[in-house]
Amino acid sequence: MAANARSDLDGNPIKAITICMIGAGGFIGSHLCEKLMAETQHKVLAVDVYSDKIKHLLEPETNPWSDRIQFHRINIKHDSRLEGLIKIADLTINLAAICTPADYNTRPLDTIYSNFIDALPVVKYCSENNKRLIHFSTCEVYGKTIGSFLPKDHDLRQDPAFYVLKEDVSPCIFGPIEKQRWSYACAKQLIERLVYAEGAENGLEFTIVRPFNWIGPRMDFIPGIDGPSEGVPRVLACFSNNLLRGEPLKLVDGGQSQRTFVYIKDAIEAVLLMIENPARANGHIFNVGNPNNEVTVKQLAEMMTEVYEKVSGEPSLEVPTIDVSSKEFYGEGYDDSDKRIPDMTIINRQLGWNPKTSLWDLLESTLTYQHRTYAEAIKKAMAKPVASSS
Ligand SMILES: NC(=O)c1ccc[n+]([C@@H]2O[C@H](COP(=O)([O-])OP(=O)(O)OC[C@H]3O[C@@H](n4cnc5c(N)ncnc54)[C@H](O)[C@@H]3O)[C@@H](O)[C@H]2O)c1
Ligand SMILES: O=c1ccn([C@@H]2O[C@H](COP(=O)(O)OP(=O)(O)O[C@H]3OC[C@@H](O)[C@H](O)[C@H]3O)[C@@H](O)[C@H]2O)c(=O)[nH]1
Repeated sequence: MAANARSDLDGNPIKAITICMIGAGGFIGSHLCEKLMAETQHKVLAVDVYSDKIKHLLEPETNPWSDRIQFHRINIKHDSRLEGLIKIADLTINLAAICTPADYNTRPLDTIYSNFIDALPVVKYCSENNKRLIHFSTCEVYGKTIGSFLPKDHDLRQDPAFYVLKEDVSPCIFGPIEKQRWSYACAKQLIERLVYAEGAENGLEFTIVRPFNWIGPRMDFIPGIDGPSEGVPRVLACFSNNLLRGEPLKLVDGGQSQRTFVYIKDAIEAVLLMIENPARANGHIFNVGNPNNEVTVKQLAEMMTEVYEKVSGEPSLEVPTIDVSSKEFYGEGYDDSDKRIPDMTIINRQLGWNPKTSLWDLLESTLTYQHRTYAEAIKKAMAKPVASSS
């Protein structure tokens, strides 16, 4: 088979391995499972509490890879089967987390437990059993940029040293404790430090991934369709939901924060390189993002509106966006990262990876998916009387 003939970056043939993937049923996990099934011979022990986003890979049994993927419905908070799965795997990838900002200030305890306490046994089992670990952290560990503390018109704000985020140089700058937004970033930072310390003191083979706003199909949920009506997903799903319902997109505090967005399929290429090149990936922390796709949230809203008009054929609203305060949208304790540009030196040097897809192209394919998947269901839901007693 062609897949058997694949080689790593140093020209060595790639040996098929078994991967214990925790959080495999989520957005990133579903794309990673898809890639591993379609393009490699690796086996996946997929651990999650949900399987909806990977059910197309699990059934029908006639999939050519049906003997290479197994789903284990396990809540890692309390399930003794986890250690057994880590023991039989060669590599563990931990994706499990609460990672939607609306939860950070409203459910800070769940956020801290999920991102720190629940990850502890995973790190411990890997370390004790000499198993390699790829742990998913976040770009939020950088918090705010140094430049954000300078006066608005200060020249140094234009100097990349004051805003580009480098794994081995940049500090991690969070807001005060009462701004509970940072509960997630702080928990992720502490688990990074723990993984790093296990590497330094006990020889754990690890790689830490810091995703910078990966977006694409299957991200989060559309409120009232495949998630709670009152739920607040990440910005891609919030804006998709607004567009599908023909309502204005809500710009939190005017949408002035900046983000760089990377297409999920580009980012998954980077993860596959880490999986298959342990000698180049072990001991490293990698930014994975697309520095060329920077926009303000307001610009993102405008671009999504334009793309959605094109892919759905439906005209956009005369007033396509409205401003809302962060207190109104997220509640007390919200705060924000001002700007996120990943430095790509380390991932480039170690893995030769570069993102390819422009923001326009990735929005076009993603919004085509959103329209195809949800437009009918939204129409039906909106046609229903709100509180029918019969
Ligand atoms: N998508 C991004 O741009 C992004 C950015 C930064 C960091 N990350 C990190 O990447 C990882 C995956 O993110 P995602 O976007 O796929 O999120 P996601 O919410 O879609 O996936 C997380 C998955 O983990 C599962 N999970 C959570 N707690 C669990 C538990 N106790 N037991 C079993 N399964 C559990 C969830 O059910 C979910 O399917 C997270 O650690 C997140 O912090 C993602
Ligand atoms: O409807 C909305 C939703 C969000 N926003 C804004 O859009 C920006 C991006 O919001 P997202 O929900 O995508 O989340 P953030 O980029 O702030 O954080 C994310 O970063 C990386 C990961 O660790 C997590 O997935 C998440 O914390 C924020 O400034 C937010 O305030 C809106 O203006 N309107």
